[in-house]
Amino acid sequence: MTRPHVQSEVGPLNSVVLHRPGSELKRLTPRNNDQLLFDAIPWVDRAQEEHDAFAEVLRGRGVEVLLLRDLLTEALADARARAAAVHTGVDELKLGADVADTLRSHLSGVTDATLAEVLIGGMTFEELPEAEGRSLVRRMHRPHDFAVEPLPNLLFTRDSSVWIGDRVAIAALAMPARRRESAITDLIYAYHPRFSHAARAYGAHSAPVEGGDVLLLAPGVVAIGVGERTTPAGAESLARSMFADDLAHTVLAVPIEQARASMHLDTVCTMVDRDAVVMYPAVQHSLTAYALRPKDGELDVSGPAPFLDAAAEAMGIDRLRVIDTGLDPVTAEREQWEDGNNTLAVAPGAVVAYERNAETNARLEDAGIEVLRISGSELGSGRGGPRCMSCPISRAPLGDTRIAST
Ligand SMILES: NC(=[NH2+])NCCC[C@H](N)C(=O)O
Repeated sequence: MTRPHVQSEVGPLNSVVLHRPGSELKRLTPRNNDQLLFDAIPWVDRAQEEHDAFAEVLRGRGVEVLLLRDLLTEALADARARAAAVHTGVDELKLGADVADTLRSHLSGVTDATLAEVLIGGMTFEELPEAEGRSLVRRMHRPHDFAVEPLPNLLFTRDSSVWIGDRVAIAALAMPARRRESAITDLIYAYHPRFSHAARAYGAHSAPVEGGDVLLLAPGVVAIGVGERTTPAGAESLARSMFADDLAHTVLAVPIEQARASMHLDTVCTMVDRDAVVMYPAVQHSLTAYALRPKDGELDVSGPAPFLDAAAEAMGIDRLRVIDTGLDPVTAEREQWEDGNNTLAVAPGAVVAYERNAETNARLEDAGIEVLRISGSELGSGRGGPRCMSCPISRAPLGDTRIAST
């Protein structure tokens, strides 16, 4: 069992948190999928098969795969965690006092696994426990309305927390459909015995920051995308918190287009080697960055400068290489949409990628990057690739090429 510690995007991956999708995906319908941030209705059995295969590829590389549902269930063994879980699952403003009371006492009596299932998969009004008395709320809601919202985007474990050094930052998620996810990661890191000594970064700040926007370019250098999800205030407070804890010397705030296709920085750029990224060609020359550095207890802000220059300078290298995908704009746009640029490095120069992005993958291989292909036809319907679906909790330092086994 390795100690949580992550300093880079590409250091040999030791441990990662994934979420095997389950009943929460079965809640998606053509009426709610937009609000729940899915672009299609996934075939759940196939999505699970694809996810199992993803986990197997990682295990095959010696990576310890922790599943979020197991972590949550185990954390709930602590009575304080259960109390907090019931509290976060029951929205009294939505349910009214009577239904909320009934649900709270019901959830207090179920097993840890069932409680975890309700928190993840949600609960409809028709699934609520029977109760005495009359409730207007029960009568006026339709049977399939959600009393507890499901969390289909839990699949994207990248976004709700991020490890920086030996600290974990619980993200403040921007979209209403995802807000409750951070309550779940918070519970896990607070009460699961494995994380009992985990120190927090970013404390109680609540300006939105999502893990998909946070790229650990090199030890001490962190890029934060600012766009649809992470706000300027979120990037600034995370930067301050990292400087205060000595986790970074430079933070690059990178403006990204506020669009569905580029909801996080990792949808357009991920690291594939110590000094190399794969990047959506359309942004290669336009991406910029503000550089933030601590100065006499204050923030020094400079720029904007071209992202690649600012990154290379902060990383102390001559050049941050961009793998030349040389794709025509239409192919590039299609493969960006399907998360072609969203790779997960298992070691410097070895990444997991969706197989469907054939052109991007071929160019990566031409550049000497090893590509471990997984199928993502169903997993991708929530608009997220291998990086979005993984939260690394331990990577070996970059100087150390040994991959620790589990
Ligand atoms: N790190 C990422 N790119 N995550 C993708 C998240 C996708 C998810 N459906 C959302 O819209 O929030």
